[in-house]
Amino acid sequence: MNALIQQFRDLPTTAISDAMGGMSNLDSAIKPLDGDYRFAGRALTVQVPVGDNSAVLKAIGEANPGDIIVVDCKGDTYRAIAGDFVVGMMQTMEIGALVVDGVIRDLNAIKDLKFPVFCKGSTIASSGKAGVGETNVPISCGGVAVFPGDIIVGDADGVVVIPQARGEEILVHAKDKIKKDEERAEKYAGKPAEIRKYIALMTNKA
Ligand SMILES: O=C([O-])CC(=O)C(=O)O
Repeated sequence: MNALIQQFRDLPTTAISDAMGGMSNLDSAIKPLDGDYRFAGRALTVQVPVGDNSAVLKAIGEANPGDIIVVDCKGDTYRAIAGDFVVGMMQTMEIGALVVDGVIRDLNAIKDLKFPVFCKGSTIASSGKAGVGETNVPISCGGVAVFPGDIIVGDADGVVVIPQARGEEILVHAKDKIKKDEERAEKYAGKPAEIRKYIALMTNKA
């Protein structure tokens, strides 16, 4: 993992989001299967037609270790984009995480794999494999544009996308935001009088 990605991995998505004005977060329905999952990596984008996951298999074959497979399945929640077999292959190929604006199946078996999957939930039906769909193209996932190579970070709160050209800049802003939040917490924790002053200030009653 390169140094930039490693540093993003150590930051909460909330701080990264704040650094970007909250404008680059995937739909909040896209959540980790386990709240302890966190990841950062480069996007390997996948675009599939509703109900077909052939291009997801193609992506597994093309991925470099640590890549994040980000799938645009148009928000479909009827057919699974992956089950435990497909997610198991991702794990074996050392992919960093799966992010999808849809659903998976074999929920408990996937949880047992301890592989970070971020999705809208689970379903029963599998996808077809007609061989259509694309990898490494610009996509829309969860309401956000994702380009191949963008930095993707996920944790218990959701998934945020950092355009690759803005990585260094966003990292500086996110770290600055964390420092300010810590200073603020220090200033008010356990101090009712300070809290009253803060509330008055924020509600324009000062
Ligand atoms: O093969 C599929 O597309 C889905 C599935 O059942 C699995 O991954 O186990």
